[in-house]
Amino acid sequence: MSAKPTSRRLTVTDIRKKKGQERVVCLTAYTASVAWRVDEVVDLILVGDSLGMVLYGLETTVGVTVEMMINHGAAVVRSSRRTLVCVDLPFGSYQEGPIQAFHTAARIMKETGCQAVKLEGGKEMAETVRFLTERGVPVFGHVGLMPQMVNAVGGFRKRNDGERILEDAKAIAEAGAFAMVVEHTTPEIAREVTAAVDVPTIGIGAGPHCDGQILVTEDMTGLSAKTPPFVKRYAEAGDAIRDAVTAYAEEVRAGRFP
Ligand SMILES: Nc1nc(=O)c2c([nH]1)NC[C@@H]1CN(c3ccc(C(=O)N[C@@H](CCC(=O)O)C(=O)O)cc3)CN21
Ligand SMILES: CC(C)C(=O)C(=O)O
Ligand SMILES: [Mg+2]
Repeated sequence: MSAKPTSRRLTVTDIRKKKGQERVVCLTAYTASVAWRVDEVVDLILVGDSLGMVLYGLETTVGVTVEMMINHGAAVVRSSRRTLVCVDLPFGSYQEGPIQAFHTAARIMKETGCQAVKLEGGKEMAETVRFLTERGVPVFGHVGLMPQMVNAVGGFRKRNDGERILEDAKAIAEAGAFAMVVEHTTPEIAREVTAAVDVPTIGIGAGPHCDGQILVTEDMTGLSAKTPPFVKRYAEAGDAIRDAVTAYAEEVRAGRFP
């Protein structure tokens, strides 16, 4: 007799059901070392394409590849056990249309073991969101500031066009997204979006009215070289590393270590 398999991870249904009940706590992780600590605490881990900027020193997320997302996604899935793991589809891997998006998403799910993918876009991406969700790919949406559009919109500025963001959010919720990121908008826009859709809104730089929040873990722990203006720092891990390596260097140079 074999033991009953127990599902330890949260599912997309668990996340969706938190709307109106409790806030959804999300953070990014790109590596095994960060994932195994974050996994103890949060509901959802995002393997964000921000890894291109945070880990690889790129200026934007446009240069991130599917191979990068698979390598980091697989490490995070291996190093977590209770969290839902979602991997960002990188720029150029889904914008051609539903078929390209399904191909990329299926490859990422097979090669990482992640349970969902995230893609940026509103009305123009609704058909793709529907195509994926109807075929077994849970989709985390992303509206407001969409960093993969940086070259078209000329920067990472806050979005104030509430009518458009509201239409975008409704379109991807209607198309089947299980939740959506709302990035860098006014608190009022985020509140309207949160009231208008029946899936959790996960804010980043979008005020307090969303159903949940997400930040880049390296930003909120003080490890990132550059951070967006809306980040709150909960630790100064970069300073701790600098102090440690300075102490080590002094001891080695003085012959006190080892
Ligand atoms: N480390 C990190 N954290 C993030 O939250 C993050 C990334 N990287 N990379 C992908 C996107 C890009 N994000 C960003 C990046 C910069 C600003 C920022 O500095 N905004 C300024 C204006 C910048 C401009 O005009 O271009 C602002 O005042 O809004 C905002 C969001 C959020 N995401
Ligand atoms: C900041 C979050 C929402 C993201 O998309 C990322 O980390 O790439
Ligand atoms: Mg992203």
